[in-house]
Amino acid sequence: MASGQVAQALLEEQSYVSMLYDRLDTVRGRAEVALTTVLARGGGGTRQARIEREVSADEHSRRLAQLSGVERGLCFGRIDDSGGETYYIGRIGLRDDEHDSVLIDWRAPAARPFYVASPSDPGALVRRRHIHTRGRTVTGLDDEVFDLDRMDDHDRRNLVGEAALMAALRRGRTGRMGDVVATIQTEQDRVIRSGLGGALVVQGGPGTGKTVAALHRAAYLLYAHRATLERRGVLVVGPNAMFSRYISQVLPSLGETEVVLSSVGELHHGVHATVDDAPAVAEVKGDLRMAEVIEAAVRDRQRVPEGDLEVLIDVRTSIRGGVEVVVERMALRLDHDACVRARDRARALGRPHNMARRTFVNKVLMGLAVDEARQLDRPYDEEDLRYAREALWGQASVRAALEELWPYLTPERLVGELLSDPDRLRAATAGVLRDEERDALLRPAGSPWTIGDVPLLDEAAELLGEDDAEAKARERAAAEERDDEEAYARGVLEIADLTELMDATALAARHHDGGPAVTTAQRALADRSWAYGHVIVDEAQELSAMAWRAVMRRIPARSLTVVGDIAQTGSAAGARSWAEMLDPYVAGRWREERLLVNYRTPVEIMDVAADVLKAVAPDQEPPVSVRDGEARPRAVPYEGTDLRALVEEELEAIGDGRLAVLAPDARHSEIAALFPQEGDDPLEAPVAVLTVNRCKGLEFDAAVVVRPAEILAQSPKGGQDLYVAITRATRRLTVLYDGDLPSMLAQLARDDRRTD
Ligand SMILES: Nc1ncnc2c1ncn2[C@@H]1O[C@H](COP(=O)(O)OP(=O)(O)OP(=O)(O)O)[C@@H](O)[C@H]1O
Repeated sequence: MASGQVAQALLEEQSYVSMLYDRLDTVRGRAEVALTTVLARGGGGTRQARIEREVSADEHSRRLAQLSGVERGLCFGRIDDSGGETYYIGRIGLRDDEHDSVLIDWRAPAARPFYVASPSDPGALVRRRHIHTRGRTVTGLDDEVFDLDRMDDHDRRNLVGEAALMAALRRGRTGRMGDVVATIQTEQDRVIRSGLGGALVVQGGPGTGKTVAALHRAAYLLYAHRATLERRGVLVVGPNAMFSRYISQVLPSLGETEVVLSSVGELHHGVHATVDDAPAVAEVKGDLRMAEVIEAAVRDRQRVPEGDLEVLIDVRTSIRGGVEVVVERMALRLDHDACVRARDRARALGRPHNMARRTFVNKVLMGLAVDEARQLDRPYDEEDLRYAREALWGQASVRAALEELWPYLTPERLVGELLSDPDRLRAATAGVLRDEERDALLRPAGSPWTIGDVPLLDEAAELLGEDDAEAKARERAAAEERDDEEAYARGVLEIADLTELMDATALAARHHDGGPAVTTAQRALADRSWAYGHVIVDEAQELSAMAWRAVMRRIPARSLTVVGDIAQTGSAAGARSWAEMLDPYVAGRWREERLLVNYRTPVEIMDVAADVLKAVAPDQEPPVSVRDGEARPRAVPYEGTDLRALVEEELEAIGDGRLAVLAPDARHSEIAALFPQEGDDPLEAPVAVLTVNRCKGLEFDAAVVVRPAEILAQSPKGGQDLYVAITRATRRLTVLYDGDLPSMLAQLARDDRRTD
C-alpha cells in the first residue's frame, strides 16, 4: 500500500477513534458529575432514600473505575462484513446519544468474529483490521483480508499487512503483564469463551498464553454471567504473591475490578506464607495422607486421663487483710470409664472439635458436680447440678484439667504444636507416614509458616471449627437483620427498576456494614467458608494434593478453570498428571483444551528448551514458537566471567527492557547481593535476581541462567526447573555454566568470553 494510502487510512481511523475518546470523556464526565451530586446529598434522609443513594453511588463509582481503566487502547479493532457493515471493537462498549452502538465490548457476541475468523473459515468477514494507538493517536493499522472480491475499491486500496501479533510480541517487558485483548488468537478465544459450568483444564507449554487466556476468561465470564458471578465472586489462585502482583493490572485494564487474586500461601485468612519447604518436606506436606495426619492430630487432642480424673477444687475461701485465701480444698473424682464415655459421646456428634468440646466439657463437669454433691452429702436435682457445674467452670484447676483433655484449638495452634513436638507428631503420624517422612516434618517451635503449611491450616480449620455458640447467636441476630435489610433492598431496587444493576444481597451487606467498603471480593477474602462462583487456578501443576483440597473447598459448584503445564512441574508435591489431581473431585467431568503456540520464546531458545524437555519429560510436546530471536542463545563459562559486567552488556542490548538472573536456590542471596535494588519488589527493578521457583509464570526480555548443573541437581524436579528457567526470555538467553555444560544444553552457542 502506497504511503499516501496509509496516511489516508490512518486519518480516517483517527477521526473515528477521536470521536470514541470524546465519547469516553463525555460518559466519564457524566459519571463524575452524577457521583458528586449523589455524594453531596449527604447521609441523612429516610431509609429508602439512603438505600437509593447507595445504589446510585455504587453504580457511578463502579462505572468510573471501569471507564478509568480503559483509556489505553480503548479501540483496537474493526471488522467489516459482507453485508457492508463495519463494527469497531474495544475494551468496553459505548453508545452515542441516539443510543446506537459506536464501540462493541470485546466480550460481546458481536465481537466474536474479530477473534475467530481465519483465512480458511472467515465466516461473514471480509476484513479484520487491528488499530494501533499510542495515547489517543492512531499509530498504525494492520489488515487481514479474507475476501478481496467482496471489498470495495476504496478498502482494497487501503490494505495493511498482517503484523498485529508480531507488533504486540515485540513490545518490551514492563515488569507487569499486559493484556492481549487486541490480538487474542483463535485457540485462546476458545478457552476464553468456554462455558461457565464444570472444570476446564488448559494445558500448554511455556509462553502459550495460558495466563493471559485465563485472565481474559475471568473478564469474559464476569461479563457474560454477571448475575451469577458478581454475587459469589471469581477467585484467581496463582503460585505466589509476586505472580499475583505481576498479573494484577490485567483485569482492571479489561474493565474488571472485582476479582480476588490470591496465592496458595494466602488461602488461610491471616497467614501470608511466602517461604517454600525443602523438596522432601514439601512432598510429605502435600500428600493426601496429611489429611489423615491432621485428623489424627485433632483426635490426639481429645484425651482421657490414664486412670480416673482427679481435680482439687477450692471449697471455701475467706478474705484476710484484703487478700482472698483458700481455707479448704477438696478432691473431686470422675472415673476413667465416665471420662471415656464423655469423650466418645462428644466425638459421636460428628461435629468439629471446638463445637464438640462443649459436650465433653458439660459431661465432665456434670460428673464432677455429682461427685461433689455426693461427697458433701447434698441431695441434688437438675437445677442444683446446673449451678454446681457453673461454679466448677469458674475454678481455675477444673478449667486447666479440661484444657488438658480437650483444649480449644485454633488451626495455628494445632498445626504449630504438631510440627514442633516429636511426641505429638509421632502419635498423629503412626501408621500413616514412614519414620523418615515424619522426621522430615519436625521443626523448631515458632518457625515461620511455609506455603506447604497453609493447606494443613485449612484442613485443621475445617476439622476444628470455631466455638461459635456466642458468635452464632450474634450471627443469627445479624442474619435476621440482614434478611430484613435484603428484602427491603430488593423492594427498593425493584421499585427503582435497578435490579439489573445491583444485587440486593450486596447492597444490603454494604448498607448493613455501614459503608461502601464491602465489595464481594472483600467479603469473600475474609470468609473461610465463602463459596466462589468460579475459581481459576494458574500454574496449577504446582499445587499439591492437599492444596487442591483447600481450593476445592472454596468451589462447591466445581466451576473452575485449571491452567498449567505438566512439563513445568517444579514442586516435589506438584502434579504428574491432571487426572491424578482432579479425578478425586470431578472424575470424568473435566474437559481439556491445549494451547500449542508459544508467543514468548523465540525459535532459537525453544530449540534448546525442546532438548531439555526431551531429556526430562519425553512424553511432552514442546510448543511451536512464532517469533525469531535476535541473538543465538549462548553458554558462557562461569569461571573468569564477571557476572555484573555480563549483565550490563545484556541490559545494553535490550535497551528499555528487563532482565532476570535466574539462580539455583543455594546461590540466590550471594548473587542478589551483587545487584542491590531500591525497594524489595524484584518486579520493579531492571535486574531481577530470582530462584527458578519465583520466576514461574514471569517473563523478561533477557534471562541469564546461572549454574544449570546445580539447578538440575537441586531437586528431583531439577530438569523441569531448568526448562522453566530457559523459557523465560522473550529475546536473549545466556547460560553461565560451571564445569561441563549439561549435555541437554549442547545446542547453545559456546562463548568463551574470558575477561581475565
Ligand atoms: N494472543 C496474544 N497476543 C499477544 N501476545 C500474546 C498472546 N498470547 C500470549 N501472548 C504473550 O505471550 C507471553 C506469554 O503468555 P503467558 O505468560 O500467558 O504464557 P503462559 O502459557 O502462561 O506461560 P508459562 O507457562 O511460561 O507461565 C506474554 O507476554 C503474553 O502477553
